[in-house]
Amino acid sequence: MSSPVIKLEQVSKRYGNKEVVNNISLEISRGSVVAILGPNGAGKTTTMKMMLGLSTATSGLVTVLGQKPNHTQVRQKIGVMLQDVSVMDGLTVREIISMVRSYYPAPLHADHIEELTGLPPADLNKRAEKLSGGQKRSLNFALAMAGNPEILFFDEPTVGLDSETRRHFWERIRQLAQEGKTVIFTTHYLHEADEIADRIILFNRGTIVADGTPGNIKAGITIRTISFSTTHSMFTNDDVSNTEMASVVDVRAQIEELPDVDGIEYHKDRYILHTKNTDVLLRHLIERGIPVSDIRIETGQLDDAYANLMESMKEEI
Ligand SMILES: Nc1ncnc2c1ncn2[C@@H]1O[C@H](COP(=O)(O)OP(=O)(O)OP(=O)(O)O)[C@@H](O)[C@H]1O
Repeated sequence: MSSPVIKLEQVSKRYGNKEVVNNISLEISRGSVVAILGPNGAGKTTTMKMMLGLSTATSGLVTVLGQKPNHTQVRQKIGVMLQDVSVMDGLTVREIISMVRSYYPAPLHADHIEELTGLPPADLNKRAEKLSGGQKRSLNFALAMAGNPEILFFDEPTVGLDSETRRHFWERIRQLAQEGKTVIFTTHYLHEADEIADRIILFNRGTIVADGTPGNIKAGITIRTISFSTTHSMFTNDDVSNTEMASVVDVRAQIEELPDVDGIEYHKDRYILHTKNTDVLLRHLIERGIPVSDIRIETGQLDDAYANLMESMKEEI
């Protein structure tokens, strides 16, 4: 693994008596696309703000590119788009682009930034405050790119965007990832994290409750079942031995002893086993010779499972 571009060591953030980020440690490697996922109030934005040097950790250490986040050299290498879309009133889009470029030692060419806004040429001479909410976001995205940053931070970047603009946005993020940029974004949407990120860090109540590839995270929250009958029909052949009959009698005990089972239901003559890993459980069933038939493997609706998880995780007010 390449050296981390961001490192948080035992970081906590407290507002008054409330610990909103609680002793988290993590490392983000160069070129990764990381989604910080979690319900409202989980501490996602606070954590991102500490990475940006916009909020100071109450305790612990935050380093970006080996330095404090608010170091000038670090600031020149990061691009940021926060939730609150603010544009500079009174200036045209072109004037804002020119001003923001001037902050950086090696900015992107103005034409390139204009193109990144996705705005028609006529709108580039408009005052930014006259743009729509979605257009302001697109402008902010382009401005985040102005310094040709190594690391990009997006706080809930697609809120308020229509589906077409949203699609364009993620396409650009994919391109940036291919160029080797490190991208960190917060979101409430598992499907966004799943489609775009190569790593998901799941937050709840100021702590990291899961951290892994989208596949790992999804496996942890998707409801999967293997169901089957344990009919005696397969033992009505002529050559039924006493041992086989005994195994029928014992079948329930054998099922109860299976590893990787999170729950067992019995419904309409079928066993329904809940598991995180249907492949492994199926292998156990077969290897142990448990006499089952009409096996069905089902994966519950991921969205439903995630919605339930988010609901159960919501901050108690
Ligand atoms: N400046 C502040 N002063 C006091 N409390 C704050 C401040 N900023 C955030 N908080 C509290 O910290 C907690 C975490 O907030 P944060 O914005 O980090 O959550 P989040 O996961 O980004 O939520 P959301 O998805 O709603 O944006 C919340 O309870 C919030 O009310």
